[in-house]
Amino acid sequence: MTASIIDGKAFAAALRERIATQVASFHEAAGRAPGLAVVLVGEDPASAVYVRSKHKATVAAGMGSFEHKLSADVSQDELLALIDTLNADDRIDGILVQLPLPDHIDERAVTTRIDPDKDVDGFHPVNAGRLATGLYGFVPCTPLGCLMLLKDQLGDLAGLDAVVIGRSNIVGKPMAALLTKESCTVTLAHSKTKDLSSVVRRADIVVAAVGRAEMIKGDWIKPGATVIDVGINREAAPVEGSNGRLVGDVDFAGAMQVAGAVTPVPGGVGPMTIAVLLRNTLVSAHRRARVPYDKDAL
Ligand SMILES: Nc1nc2c(c(=O)[nH]1)N[C@@H](CN(C=O)c1ccc(C(=O)N[C@@H](CCC(=O)O)C(=O)O)cc1)CN2
Ligand SMILES: [Mg+2]
Repeated sequence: MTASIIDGKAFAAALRERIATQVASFHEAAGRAPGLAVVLVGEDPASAVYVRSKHKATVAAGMGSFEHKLSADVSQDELLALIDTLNADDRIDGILVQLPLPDHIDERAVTTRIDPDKDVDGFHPVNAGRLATGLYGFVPCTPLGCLMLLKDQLGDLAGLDAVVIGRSNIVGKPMAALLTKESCTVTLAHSKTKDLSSVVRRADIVVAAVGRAEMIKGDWIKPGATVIDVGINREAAPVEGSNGRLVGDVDFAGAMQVAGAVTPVPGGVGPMTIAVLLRNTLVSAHRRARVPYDKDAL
């Protein structure tokens, strides 16, 4: 048996096109474009690439992009002051601070400073609480992207057995909350979980978000299961100066022998993160300007 490959890159491109159409309608109705502010602290090369991709995607969708690049030694107070300014700026519907931050900055202090109603990353505890209690709020982009791929693949998820491996605030916990909301039977597994292979083996849906290259083996997977691989791990470069191969948290070749469908790395979950960020920003703009929107298109 060979699994089908879930093409997250194509799905994300189609979502970005629908968003661009709706951005144009919003612009006409509200007399302004939705605005996204992205703050980058320091020179982490991967973060710089992601921020550049966000800028390009934002502009391509017809939205305003407000980039703020701060040096690695900026003080926490200066960063918080910038967030205060962005919170008060009416042109801006979404604010995100690219993670990770340098060690001298407290990530929690930064994410809690963002106005929850502009928190398009969905990292503010108010939005985490809204998700946990079934209220309307922003959902973190990566898990929401995973859910979109799952629904596209499987339709109704009710009653399915799902395991999420990894309990981060950014992916694992919100993913478990989203799947619970879809009436899945959810197990949130982590580094202390006993007999992880048996836990994975009974799942119809496997979401791997542990950050350990190829940790989830093909023979752990239930035949026909849908496997969503959130991991982006770069292997050591074969030659100095070159780039190592990107691999997920799942042994892709092994999973392809057993699963029903698998997301690849790259080209699976990753591209969904930025498409969903645009979606959240557009939704925020509609809510802030009190312009109704077509939920089904997003
Ligand atoms: N404030 C935030 N910080 C970070 C987030 C986030 O959602 N908000 N997520 C990640 C980084 N990230 C976006 O910020 C991101 C990661 C990966 C991709 C992506 O498209 N990956 C490609 C492969 C890219 C490569 O070659 O390295 C893929 O998987 O196909 C997009 C966005 C951490 N920080
Ligand atoms: Mg830190």
